Amino acid sequence: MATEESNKDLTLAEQEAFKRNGSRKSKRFLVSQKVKTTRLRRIHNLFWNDDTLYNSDNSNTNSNSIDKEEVTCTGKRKRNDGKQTPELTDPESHANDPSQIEMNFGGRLKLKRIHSSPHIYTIDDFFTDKELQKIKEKIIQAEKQKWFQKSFVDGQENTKRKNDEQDSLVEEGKVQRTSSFIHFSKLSDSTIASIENRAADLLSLPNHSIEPLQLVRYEQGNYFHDHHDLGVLYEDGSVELPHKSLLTPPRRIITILVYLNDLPDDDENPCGGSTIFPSLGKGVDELAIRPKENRAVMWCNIKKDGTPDERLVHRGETLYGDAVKYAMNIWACEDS
Ligand SMILES: O=C(O)CCC(=O)C(=O)O
Ligand SMILES: [Fe+2]
Repeated sequence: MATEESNKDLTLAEQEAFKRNGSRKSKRFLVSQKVKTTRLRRIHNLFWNDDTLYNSDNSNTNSNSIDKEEVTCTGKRKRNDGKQTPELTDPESHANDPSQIEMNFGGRLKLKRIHSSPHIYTIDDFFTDKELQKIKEKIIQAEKQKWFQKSFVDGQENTKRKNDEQDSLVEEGKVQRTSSFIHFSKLSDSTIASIENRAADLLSLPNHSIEPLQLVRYEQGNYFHDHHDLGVLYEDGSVELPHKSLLTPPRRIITILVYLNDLPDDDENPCGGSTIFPSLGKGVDELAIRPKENRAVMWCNIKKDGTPDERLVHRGETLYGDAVKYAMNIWACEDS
């Protein structure tokens, strides 16, 4: 909707044109909708600075091209809880093999780049042993209390259907997602707070950028079809950037997906359950990440210009057999 506020810096002639066809409005609106990226310094450093998409001369993905703290954050920054944000230290150089770029964070976390352009990282041992233990206790409790909710999303978030109608859609594979989930309220206890803070620190963002943590659960036959964590994915492969408004959920810039259990990895008897990026490779070569307990996978959903990075479409592959897959979604969002 046009508002007095949004019109006030237009000339009279522009205001007339605006009233006639609104075209100026939609253009301005679209431009202002992009996620502002200039202040996301750590994210620049981790995901964009040496992505060949933005700099074709920079085909050498040697870790030397990753700038360090003078670009990402100058020394230790104060967080809003008074503690200091740990630094990202020098990447280790492994000649020209981009898959071998590693960085340390806060002395404990080791980021390993497993795909370049777009950059995707894995981080083993993302949770401390104590946190992992606490999360597992929460899972046991959630299972006992039947807290996991089915997440029936068929292109329109939270569309609820009658059970029999739903079942036939599931059979036809028309339901976007059949996994279930629960959320943990922000800062609800010390475990949740420390996980939120670790993710925020890693990205050099404030705690309030982290969405309430989401635990996902897949049982036999469950899947999450191709989707994008930021916006709606269209058939032509484009992704719509959602509008920024106080009435819509904050837009997800970064995904950190942490697997909470191992899944059997048997070629003879595959049980599925991998996270698959269909745009990153073709057919059997699609980039597939196998769940491993306490391994995080991290990627960025926006490009440097603040629009969705369509290369990061992904899916949770159908799970077969008796295994149950648990994972935690940690999403860092744009400031509202
Ligand atoms: O389960 C997976 O591997 C992917 C989950 C996912 O993409 C999501 O929850 O948004
Ligand atoms: Fe996702």
